Amino acid sequence: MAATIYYENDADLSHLKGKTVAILGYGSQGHAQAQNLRDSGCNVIIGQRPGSANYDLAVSHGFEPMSIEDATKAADVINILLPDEVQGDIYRDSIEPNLKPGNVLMCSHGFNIHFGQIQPPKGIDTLLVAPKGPGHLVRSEYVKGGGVPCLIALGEGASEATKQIGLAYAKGIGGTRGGVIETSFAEETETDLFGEQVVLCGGVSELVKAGFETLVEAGYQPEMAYFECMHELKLIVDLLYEGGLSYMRYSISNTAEYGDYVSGPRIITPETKAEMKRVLNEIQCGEFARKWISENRAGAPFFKATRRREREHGVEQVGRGLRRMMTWIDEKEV
Ligand SMILES: NC(=O)C1=CN([C@@H]2O[C@H](COP(=O)(O)OP(=O)(O)OC[C@H]3O[C@@H](n4cnc5c(N)ncnc54)[C@H](OP(=O)(O)O)[C@@H]3O)[C@@H](O)[C@H]2O)C=CC1
Ligand SMILES: CC(=O)[C@](C)(O)C(=O)O
Ligand SMILES: [Mg+2]
Ligand SMILES: [Mg+2]
Repeated sequence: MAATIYYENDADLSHLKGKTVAILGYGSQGHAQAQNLRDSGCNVIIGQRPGSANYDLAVSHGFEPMSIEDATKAADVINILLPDEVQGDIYRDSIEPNLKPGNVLMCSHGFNIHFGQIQPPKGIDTLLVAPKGPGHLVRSEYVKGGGVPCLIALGEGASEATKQIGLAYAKGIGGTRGGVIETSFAEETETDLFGEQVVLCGGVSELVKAGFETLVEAGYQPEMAYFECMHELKLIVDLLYEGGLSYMRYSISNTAEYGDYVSGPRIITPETKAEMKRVLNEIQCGEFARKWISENRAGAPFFKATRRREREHGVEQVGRGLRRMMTWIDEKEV
């Protein structure tokens, strides 16, 4: 069955007129969604703890950040844009006690509601509006007049009015410019976790690292390996973004296209796809969620150690120097 997709004319910003939207967490998604909503004429307040760069950023963008508690109290629509791993505790401590009947509780990833870390009380509708892209692109595409496509889902028992608020919200952040697919909390959560682990982040990172290591271990210059396996990837992905596999293959040489066909299936093999299915199963049965929640309860030792180790990978070390020479790239050293 074809997806139900909403566009600009299917959404009406007036459903947010007179309502206060609280963005809890001025991070990657929060800073983007808050500014886009405000530019779309919505009344936006920010819940952001003080003493951090994100707090200062919100102030520099003309917001007056307040506590999570106060923002929740003052709002009609509350979007929890905190890291997934802390949402459950903060919801129980600071958000739930300050919700009022008729509030709409939102999120941009269904993880905590789908896996039961957040269980809203009766009288509170839940709503998911999930951008299918990084927060910084949600802002930059909006400013350019474009928009990052979104997903929309209603929690159990949520009303048609809440759906209209969700479509207005999606329009306010630029989502209806690219299309807003109607889905469920389960489908958004499971496909987002799968996509980021197997393709977008986990899969791509391991592919780049393995390609880089293979060339360097064979004696090629690391700088060449960086250009070939990391830098040029954006150029190829841009072609995919504009015209799919066909346009990318149209644009590259016939030699590269032939190599694509004969060597690609040797890298991503039937065993790779079998492993993808095992990863999906671990997401669906909640095993991944349980591991992520317990990792954080233990202070995230594996996560922090891996982040440190990965930052020192050869592709990162050589890349920093090469990107510094490309002054047109607004380099992000984190
Ligand atoms: N990143 C992305 O592109 C996407 C994210 N999402 C979803 O959006 C939601 C937000 O993710 P994202 O924007 O990446 O989050 P970020 O990590 O970028 O930002 C989190 C914000 O929460 C604040 N915060 C972190 N820990 C605490 C805490 N213990 N108490 C109070 N405030 C805290 C941070 O403030 P401080 O600066 O003080 O640490 C920061 O402002 C998640 O559900 C995520 O899955 C969905 C689609 C894409
Ligand atoms: C950017 C995005 O869509 C991700 C990868 O799902 C995320 O940041 O969680
Ligand atoms: Mg995602
Ligand atoms: Mg995600």
